Amino acid sequence: MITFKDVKLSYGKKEILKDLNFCIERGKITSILGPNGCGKTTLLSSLQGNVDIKGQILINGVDIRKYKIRELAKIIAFVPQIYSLSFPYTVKDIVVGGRTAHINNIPSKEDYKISKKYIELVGISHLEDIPYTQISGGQRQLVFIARALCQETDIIVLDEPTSYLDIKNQIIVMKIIKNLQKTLNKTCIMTLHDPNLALSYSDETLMFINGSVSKGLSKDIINQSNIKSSYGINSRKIYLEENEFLYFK
Ligand SMILES: Nc1ncnc2c1ncn2[C@@H]1O[C@H](COP(=O)(O)OP(=O)(O)OP(=O)(O)O)[C@@H](O)[C@H]1O
Repeated sequence: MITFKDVKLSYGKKEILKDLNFCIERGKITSILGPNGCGKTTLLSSLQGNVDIKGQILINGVDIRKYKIRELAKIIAFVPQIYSLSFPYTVKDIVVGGRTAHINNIPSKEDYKISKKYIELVGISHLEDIPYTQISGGQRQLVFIARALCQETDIIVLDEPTSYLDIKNQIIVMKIIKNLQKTLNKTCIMTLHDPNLALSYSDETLMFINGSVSKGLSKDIINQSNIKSSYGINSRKIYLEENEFLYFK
């Protein structure tokens, strides 16, 4: 469904990633892991066309550069890392903005009904009339997840969806993502900082290791040796109630 063929990504003359060759399959949850500054966000940005691309990124067999923005917005929705807004739009107005690709004019009653459904799904109904400028970083993250869901795309890309969330909301968001895959067959791609979340909730993992990329089943890729090579830290796999976890030393 998403294929990277000999892709090189740069910001102007500054080359960030090269020799990217992999496929992300439909209906799978894929995590992207790697140390700060290795290029995870850059990789996701390439799916928005925000980076200079050499080689080919194919979405459903079509080169990403051939899509019009509106067409792409019906296929891929993005949840950014953090999003500041200076105007005090209410939460429900931000979320309904996810309908933009589907409408020609102002949002209809039906669009607000759809946004309400996703506001409920991520558990922020109590915030819907509150200005976005008056909610916390974690709550903002949930707002942008609801907004992306409102776009009703097959693919959802999330840049560190748990970074501002407390432990309860981290689990809620991971379960929402799992549920989207199970019930709606969505393809989810997310950057994460916690290998244990990737191990527990994603089918596949793409890990940056010394400038190159390894991809495979999460349980195979997230291991002692790759963690050492990628992050330079020691770890051990432990098993609890038939689940695998990493213990960091
Ligand atoms: N707009 C930009 N222009 C030039 N260089 C950039 C730009 N954005 C990021 N970079 C550089 O690209 C490299 C990769 O950054 P990127 O944000 O993709 O890493 P990351 O793995 O997502 O990091 P983190 O885990 O800290 O969020 C870094 O060296 C960064 O300085």
